Order: sequence, then C-alpha cells, then structure tokens
Amino acid sequence: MITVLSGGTGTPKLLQGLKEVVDPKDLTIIVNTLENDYFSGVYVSADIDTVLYTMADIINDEFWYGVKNDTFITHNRLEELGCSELLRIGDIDRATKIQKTQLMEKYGLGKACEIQAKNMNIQSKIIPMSEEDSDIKIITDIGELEFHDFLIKHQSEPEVSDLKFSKVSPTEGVIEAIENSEAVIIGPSNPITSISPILSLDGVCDALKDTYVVAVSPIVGSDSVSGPANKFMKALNIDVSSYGVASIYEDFLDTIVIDVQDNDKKDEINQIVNKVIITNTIMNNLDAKKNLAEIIIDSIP
Ligand SMILES: C[C@H](OP(=O)(O)OP(=O)(O)OC[C@H]1O[C@@H](n2cnc3c(=O)[nH]c(N)nc32)[C@H](O)[C@@H]1O)C(=O)O
Ligand SMILES: O=c1nc2n(C[C@H](O)[C@H](O)[C@H](O)CO)c3cc(O)ccc3cc-2c(=O)[nH]1
Ligand SMILES: [Mg+2]
Repeated sequence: MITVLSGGTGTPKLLQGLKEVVDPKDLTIIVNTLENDYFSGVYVSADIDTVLYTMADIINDEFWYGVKNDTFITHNRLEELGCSELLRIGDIDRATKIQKTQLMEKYGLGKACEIQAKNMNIQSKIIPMSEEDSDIKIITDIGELEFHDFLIKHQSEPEVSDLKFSKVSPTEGVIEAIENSEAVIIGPSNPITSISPILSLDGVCDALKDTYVVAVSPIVGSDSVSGPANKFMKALNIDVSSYGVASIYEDFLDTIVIDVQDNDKKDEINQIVNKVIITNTIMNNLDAKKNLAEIIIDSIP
C-alpha cells in the first residue's frame, strides 16, 4: 500500500503518472479539505473533486479543476440572474457536487467520497483529511481574506503577512492508512495550504516518522512552479526553495526529489534529509509524470 498526501494541482499531476506505474488499488490518497466551503448552496471540496476527476480520467487538466469539456449553462444563467458565483462551476461538475452535498449530509464526507469514487470506477482509496468544517484566512496588505477571495477574486496578488487556519481532527482511516503503508508520498502540493493542514492532524507526524516518506518539492529555484506557495512560505519566514520545503518536512522525511535546476542545493539539503534525488520534476506531459512516478517508486527501500 502506498499513501499519497495531496492538494488539488501539483500532486494530481503526479497521480496521473503514479496510476500508470503502480496498481491504482494499491494507492490511498489523503486529500486536503481545508478550503472546503459552500458555494451557491453546494458543498465544494475543490481538492477532493480534482483528485476524483484525475483518478477517473475526466479532469480538466488545463485548469486542474472541473470536468473536461463541461458546459457552464447554470453558471452563466446564475450570472444573468444576479447570483454570480466566485467559482466557475460546470454543469457536470455541479451534479457531482450536489450529489456529494446530499451524501455528505447523510453519511459524512468520508463515506460520500467512497461512494463517488466507486461510482467513477476508481480503484484507489480517496480519504478526505478531515470531515470537520475548517476555515482558512489569508492575512494580507488589503486585510483578512477568505482563501478563495485571495486566490480567485484577487488572483493571489495581495502581499501576504500570515495565514490562519483552524485545527481539525483526522477522518477515520487517515492514521491507519499511513501506518499500514510501505511508503508515503508527499506530492508537489502547496506545503503551506495543502500539505501542512494534513501534517497538523493529530497523530500524522508520529505515524510518518515510522514509515518511509518521500516528498517532491513544488518549489524550483526560488519560486513555486505555479500558484501562491512562494508568498505563503515567505509570509511564514520559510526559505522559498527546495531547502525550505525540506525544512518543513525534515522531522519525518527520508527522501526529497528536487528539480535538476536545484542541483546546487543538494549538499545543503543533504544536511537535513537522508537522500536527495535530482531529476526533472516539471510535469508537462504524461511521460514526465510517469518518469517522476517511477523514480519515486524505485526509491522505496
Ligand atoms: C492553488 C494551488 O492549490 P491547489 O490547486 O490545491 O494545488 P496543490 O497545492 O496541489 O499544488 C500547488 C503546487 O503545485 C506545484 N506544481 C504544479 N505543477 C508542478 C510541476 O509540474 N512540478 C512541480 N515540482 N511542482 C508543481 C506548484 O509549485 C504549487 O506550489 C496552489 O496553492 O498553488
Ligand atoms: O481559480 C479558480 N479556481 C477554481 N477552482 C479551484 C479552487 O479555487 C481550488 O480552491 C484551487 O484550485 C486550490 O485548491 C474550482 C474548483 C472546483 O472544484 C470547481 C470550480 C472551480 C472554479 C475555479 C475558478 O473559477 N477559478
Ligand atoms: Mg487546494
């Protein structure tokens, strides 16, 4: 069993490679839920839906959210009705979200994900990190912003001085998945708003210390490959580099995979992480995703 910790863009790219390299039924994916919220009366678990759609091969992988070739009839009509929604939710995507909302209210988010994964013929286990409501605020130079306001309305432009998120407890099965895994892969997701929320769950770090953990850095050079991870790390006075990423995970990390552009960082990272693998980590096509996945799997002792 291999467990993967995931957000909604970086790690899903890796998952497209991983599921070609290992049997999907040997994968358990623990997904960030910190930003989950209701939009237009529907529960949106953005990272979970991206992981579901990625594993079901229907993801819109231009944007890393929503279903490919979806229509936006309801989204556009809501706009005309003066009920414009912050997230551009497609019609097929909305159906999945409506069903998840109903299932969740009846059985909880964990069971809802299990039912939807089964309906999509997904062999891997997909577990939300928590079933509890959480909240994340971005403290910026224009005030305290909701995560999606910062990300979408303000296009991640404001300067960030801090982040605040609520503490939640792990979904049943999260700790057990880590304990029963021969390896845990921390994908190249945002270390602050996608991975750290999972690490902050009671029992996760201790469980990770007892298993083989390999992480892929989402930072290349002194910048994120995409998105605001660089701003969030800077706000928390963490070096915006693959070294900075290694320092976040160092208590339990066995191996880190960094990009060829970070060759000069190998020695300093080797001071805090046992093994440093240098390879191309820019996943622009399926071959690159499979290659990276193979290197990660081959690193498992
Ligand atoms: C908005 C975004 O959050 P989310 O959509 O949840 O995305 P993740 O946290 O899963 O990942 C964002 C993270 O991914 C890194 N990234 C993206 N593509 C690549 C790649 O090809 N290689 C690589 N090493 N990292 C990649 C990117 O730098 C981001 O930090 C968010 O928070 O950005
Ligand atoms: O930046 C955007 N992110 C959108 N996202 C992604 C969302 O902002 C995620 O929070 C980020 O990708 C970070 O995980 C959506 C996710 C969904 O599940 C459904 C619809 C959307 C729509 C948008 C959008 O219009 N713009
Ligand atoms: Mg996310």
